[in-house]
Amino acid sequence: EVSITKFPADERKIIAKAHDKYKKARAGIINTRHGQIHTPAFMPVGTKGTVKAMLPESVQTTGADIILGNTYHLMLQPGAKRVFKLGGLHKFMNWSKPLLTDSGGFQVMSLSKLRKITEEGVIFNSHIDGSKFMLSPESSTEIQYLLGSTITMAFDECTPYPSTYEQAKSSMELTSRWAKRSRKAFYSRDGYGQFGIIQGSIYNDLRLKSALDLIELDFEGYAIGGLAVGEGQELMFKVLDYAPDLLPINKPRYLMGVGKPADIIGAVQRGIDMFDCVIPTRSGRNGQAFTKYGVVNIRNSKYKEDNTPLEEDCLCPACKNYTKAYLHYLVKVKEILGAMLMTWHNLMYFQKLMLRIREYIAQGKDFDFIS
Ligand SMILES: CNc1nc2cc3c(=O)[nH]c(N)nc3c(CCO)c2[nH]1
Ligand SMILES: [Zn+2]
Repeated sequence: EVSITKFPADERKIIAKAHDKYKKARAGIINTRHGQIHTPAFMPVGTKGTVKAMLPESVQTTGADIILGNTYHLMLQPGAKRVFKLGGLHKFMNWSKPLLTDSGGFQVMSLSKLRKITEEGVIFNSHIDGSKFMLSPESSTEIQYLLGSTITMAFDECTPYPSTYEQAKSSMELTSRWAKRSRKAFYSRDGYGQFGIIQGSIYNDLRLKSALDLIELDFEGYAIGGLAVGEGQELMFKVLDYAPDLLPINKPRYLMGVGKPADIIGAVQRGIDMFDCVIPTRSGRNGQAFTKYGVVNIRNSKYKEDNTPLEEDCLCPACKNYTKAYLHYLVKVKEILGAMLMTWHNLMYFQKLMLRIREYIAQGKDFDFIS
């Protein structure tokens, strides 16, 4: 078990079973101030303090132990100080289990039009009203403290793909300097943790240097950043064939922004413990349902009189009480209930996938099933 405490995590009793193809899959438990996280874990994305179209208690029934929030969005609205004054993000959004907040750099680069990267941090104009902001290792870490995050992410620069070796090197070195400042700014408390994020793009020597720089800072966990940024699954797996092994075996490893079920399975087989991805929620709202038969595009006219559920043995409300014909209709006419039911089913599907993976690892069974 990995306990996120202010002391280095105690020896992780990894229920890792030798798996013929990969000896790296592991299942475990992360203990935090807000409860346990069973790994391998999938974190639903709750960018603006809500998992879109879901009540927090509904997210909990899908089996999620932890959800992801975003520094960037919450600092712009409603503002970190206001959330702090109102009792913190857990209270504000009525989610009492662990919360991981991303540090904001990635969202600045993907959302704000005008921005400038300096040694100090990133200066940007809010994508909402154009007002000027600065995010730095110190301000990002303070914002995450004000939000009350269980797991705080170091402030990094997500190296774009493709990048030349030189570009990736200077970007990774900036991330290392920012990681040091993030670690110094972190208010260490029992049951809370801060994760460093390694960069280095697809260059193994840069990934190694990034890992060494961050291991020195003794974070409670480590994320592999700079992936799922357009490099494709093959190149991502090529990096994952070695990058997780550069990180401490007894600490959680989090692959940011991943992914489809097949990506998750391949990454777990390479030693990854934690995931976050908008796919189940965003694609659910867009009419895509993940099922054991493959992805169902519910808007397809072949479902307009299909009186069967998405999955006959799924326990989610969409499958228990409704048919594909009804979901087809709701999504076509853009009824809010359509987004809710599709999201609920997909989140349940992803959590069931993680549960099966954890069980297979614990029994030392081959889980190379493609969901
Ligand atoms: C969807 N793909 C993706 N790749 C990511 C890569 C990064 C990264 O390198 N750093 C940080 N801080 N966040 C990242 C995030 C946002 C969280 O999902 C990513 N998301
Ligand atoms: Zn279902």
